[in-house]
This record gives sequence, structure tokens and C-alpha cells, in this order.
Amino acid sequence: MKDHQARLIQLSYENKILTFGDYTLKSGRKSPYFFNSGFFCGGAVLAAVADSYAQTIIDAPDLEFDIIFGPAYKGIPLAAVTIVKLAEKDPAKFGKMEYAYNRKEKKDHGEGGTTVGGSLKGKRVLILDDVMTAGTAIRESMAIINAEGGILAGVALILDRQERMVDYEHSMIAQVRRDYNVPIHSIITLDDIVQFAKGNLPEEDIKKIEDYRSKYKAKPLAE
Ligand SMILES: O=P(O)(O)OC[C@H]1O[C@H](OP(=O)(O)OP(=O)(O)O)[C@H](O)[C@@H]1O
Repeated sequence: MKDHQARLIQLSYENKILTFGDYTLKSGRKSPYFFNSGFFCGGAVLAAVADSYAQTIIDAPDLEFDIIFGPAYKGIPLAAVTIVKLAEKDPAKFGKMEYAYNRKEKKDHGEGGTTVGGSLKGKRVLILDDVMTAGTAIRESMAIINAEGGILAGVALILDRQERMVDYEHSMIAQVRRDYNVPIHSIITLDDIVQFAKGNLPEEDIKKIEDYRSKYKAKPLAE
């Protein structure tokens, strides 16, 4: 694990963003861990996630984009703090880059419309969100990007749970990667969380997470 990944997991744990216990997910699965990015609301932990997004994006060999799009709501502050970090890390490349986001409800006064921020028209767009579950947020974002004349360039996420979908052997991330033929990068994965758990949790909790991982682990999507 890179330093920024280890630091982000540690801070997520300390800020109760990453918690361990018994949770029932939207899919009905009983998960021994939960990741609630709604709690990225403290200054230090928000700065850490921004740094990790920016580093993950800079380290990705296959991400070329002109604007960042943060899907409402949770993607909005995450995209905003990430563009700031990118501009700090590489002012020549990112200093003038913009970000944009959507409104969940269309506004019919003032500047109107459903998107706010930089124009997507003719631009390669990086979608930045926290997680992907059923892929709904990404597909809705795609519809907006298409309607505004942008081109999807890739997706950046915080966590890849590496789980298979309910009715398939592969993950939703693999499905979306294939459907749109774009790179998808996550700052951390379930494997990283397991590694963290091994240094910090009691044996029985580690076993629960490892059992969950083997039960639901996604297989690669056949070409
Ligand atoms: O792949 P999906 O099934 O769409 O799940 C992932 C999306 O769900 C969550 O947002 P949510 O839709 O709950 O909206 P919010 O950001 O307003 O909380 C999350 O922030 C992602 O955007």
C-alpha cells in the first residue's frame, strides 16, 4: 500500500467513516464492514481524501481529461476538494482546470439548467464519486455528459469493494469499465481494508472480513 492509501484508511477508521460490525447492505448482503463517505466532513480527513484522489489520478497512466464532474450530492464536495489538490500538486497541468456538478432537481430561474460549474461541451470528462454500487449514479452522469456534449474519459472512486453483483460473477465496476470502455480507478480496495484489519483488529473480526471477501469476491469479466 502507498503511504497516502494507508493514511486514508487510518483516518477513515478514526473518523468512523470505515467501521466494522454487522451491516445489511442495499443488496441484502450482511457485511462485516461499512464505508460511509458522508462523514468526510472534518477538515483533516477531507484534505486526506482530496490528496489521495489527486495522487491516484496523477499516478494513473491511462487518465487524460479536461474537466472533473462530481455527481450530486456526495460527489460535489469531493470533486471540489480534489480539483484544489490537483492544482496545488501540478499547477501547470491542473491550475486552470475546472469542475462541474449536477443538480438533482432542475432549476428554472437564474442561470437555470441541471449542471453547474465548467462547461462539459467538447471536453473529456472524469467522473469523480465515492463508490459504485448498482452503477446508477454513473449512468445518470453519463446521460448528463452526453446531453452537454462531453466525452467520458474515466471514473475515479474512493473504494472498490471488489464484490460481484447479485446475479453475476463479476463486479459492477468491471461491467461499467466494459460498457463505456474507460479506465476506472479507486483509491483503495477491500484488499487494502483487509490489510489494515490485520494490523488493527482482533483475529475474529479479521476472519469475518476474509470470509465475506471469499464469499462475494468478484471474478474478472471474460472478454
Ligand atoms: O452505483 P449506485 O447504485 O448509483 O450507488 C452509488 C451512488 O450512491 C451514492 O449516492 P446516492 O445516490 O445515495 O446520493 P447522494 O450522493 O445524494 O447521497 C453514492 O454517493 C454514489 O453516488
